[in-house]
Amino acid sequence: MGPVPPPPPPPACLRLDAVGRRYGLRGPWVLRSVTLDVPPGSLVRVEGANGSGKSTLLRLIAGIDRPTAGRVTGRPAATAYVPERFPAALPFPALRYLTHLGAVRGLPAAAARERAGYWLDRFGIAGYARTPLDELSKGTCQKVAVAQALLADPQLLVLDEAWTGLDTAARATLDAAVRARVAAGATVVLVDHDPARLADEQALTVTVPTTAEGVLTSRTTPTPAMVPTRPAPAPAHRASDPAGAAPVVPPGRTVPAPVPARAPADPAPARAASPAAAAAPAGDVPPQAADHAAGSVPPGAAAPGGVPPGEILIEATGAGEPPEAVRPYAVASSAAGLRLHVPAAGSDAVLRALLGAVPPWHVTAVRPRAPAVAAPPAPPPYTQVRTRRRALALLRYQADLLARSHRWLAPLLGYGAVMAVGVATGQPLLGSLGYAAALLLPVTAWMVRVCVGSEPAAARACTASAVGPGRAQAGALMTGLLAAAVLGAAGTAVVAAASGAYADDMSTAVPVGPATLAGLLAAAVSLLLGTAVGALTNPPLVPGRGWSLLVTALGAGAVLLVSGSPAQAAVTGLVTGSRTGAVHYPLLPLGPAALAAAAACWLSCRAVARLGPR
Ligand SMILES: Nc1ncnc2c1ncn2[C@@H]1O[C@H](COP(=O)(O)OP(=O)(O)OP(=O)(O)O)[C@@H](O)[C@H]1O
Repeated sequence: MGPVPPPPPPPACLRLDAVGRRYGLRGPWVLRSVTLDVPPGSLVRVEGANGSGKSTLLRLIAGIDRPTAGRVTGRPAATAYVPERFPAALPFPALRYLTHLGAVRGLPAAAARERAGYWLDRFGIAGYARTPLDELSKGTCQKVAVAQALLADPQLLVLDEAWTGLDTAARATLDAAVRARVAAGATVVLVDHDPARLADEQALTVTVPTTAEGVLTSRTTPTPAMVPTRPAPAPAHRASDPAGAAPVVPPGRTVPAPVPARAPADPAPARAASPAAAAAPAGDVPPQAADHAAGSVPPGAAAPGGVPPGEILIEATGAGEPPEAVRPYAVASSAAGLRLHVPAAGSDAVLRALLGAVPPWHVTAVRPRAPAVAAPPAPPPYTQVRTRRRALALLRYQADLLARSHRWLAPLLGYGAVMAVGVATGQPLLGSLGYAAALLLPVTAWMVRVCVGSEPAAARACTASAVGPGRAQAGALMTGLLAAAVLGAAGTAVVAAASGAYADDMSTAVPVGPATLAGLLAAAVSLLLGTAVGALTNPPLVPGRGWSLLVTALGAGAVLLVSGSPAQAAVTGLVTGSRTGAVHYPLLPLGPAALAAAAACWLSCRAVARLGPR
């Protein structure tokens, strides 16, 4: 027998250590000295007033933004984020977007398509798979946003008001997905303004203070005393046995007769009604109870997904111990009250027991339990692809985004128009190649500018949660470079084909092959420096679209004209060679140009995590 392999290390605890965040270099602190430990498998509910910094905290946890102070450690690699509002401006059909995001998250292509279809189906929008996102309703778009986060079984799922705009069935599907992720040991962090959302799940509730100077507090909810007290619903014989409840009914009190009932419905109206019920005098039955008693909830009504048919949720408050007959149904109890899950057939007996107790219990809510959503069979497991394939998937996504947005058209037309003005058929080859290479520099900066701005901010947040904000930015920069490279190669080929193979004197022969190679090398120098200019003169390093346009134009001009710049050296080499017919390969300028591009891209990628993509 070989040696027993060591057990895998336990998953790390997500830890925020003295984390602070402010926007801009001198902006006010939104969060300060936030310290928080979140063990794996936690459900974390983030609360706080509007503007207190909940979304800011969620973005830090999801790794979309980096803290200004302190650090976040222990974040799992498989992190997913759902923004509050998802942009319809993405130029994809729903299925295509999800397939891209699945691949970016490390799913093999077939699994990405399969899981995209699975989640579209679970959210009831399979019929919209091929509909462009900008033709979808707001709620349907939000379902796509939620689906992208669930594609690859995230170990950390961050939901910023993700339920907003979802219909009842989709809310239940998301509830079920959250429960499933937590049960699987993943951490789910959520902001939701509905206090009843997953209220029966034990959660770490974190309250963000109104001012950054306040102290972030956390507590476990429901309170430990309200943590589930029974693993499964009570046996049916207890529920249907009125004898167990009969002795506690006081003489003279009328108890509603057992009656047939209606199928579980949307819990929301019942929830809305429960405060009124809570205000009813002790011992009174709230409207839902009366409704129930009046026979609107059918016993044995089919409830999908494993919830016992017709299970009823009853909440009550009262002094002293709960009546013996109701205890088997208690899922939570505390000084504040009692929560019971009771099979419909036995709920009237339980109500009798509560109302007949001495002193009587005050029934504050009676409602059908939220219908669990019947999940279709889970898609088959998959094996994560290698990092290199994920990088390629990111590039494919960005390239598709650029292609479908048609924003490449302006740089292409600009390049074509200026080439048409400066390059004519039969002109000396080397001079024309120099002109084409020089023109490529501002065009590359323009293309990079287009690419860093083509993914809407909320969609970028989803991408950044998958690969990190720096890599998401690197993907956009690289796509700009590659798109400009295609333009440059095409432009060089056209110039080589259309120009005359001679020097400026129109008689000294110039070898076409070496001259074209020299033209391609000069174009590469321009390409790299154009990328550097585009990375440095656009958001996040130069915020504001108007300013950045001006700075991009000035930057590109300066890099071309400043003496000693690698671009100038490469172009000058071609132009002076054209006078004598000698071909000079601009190898020397390639090194500094590559260094400048790498440094500028590194700066841009680092800045995007601190300053955001815009
Ligand atoms: N990108 C940004 N640039 C500058 N300031 C920002 C940015 N994002 C958020 N803020 C500021 O940070 C503060 C907290 O905003 P945040 O969105 O985190 O609050 P919130 O608690 O989620 O609010 P709400 O409940 O309304 O969604 C606000 O004052 C907001 O103006």
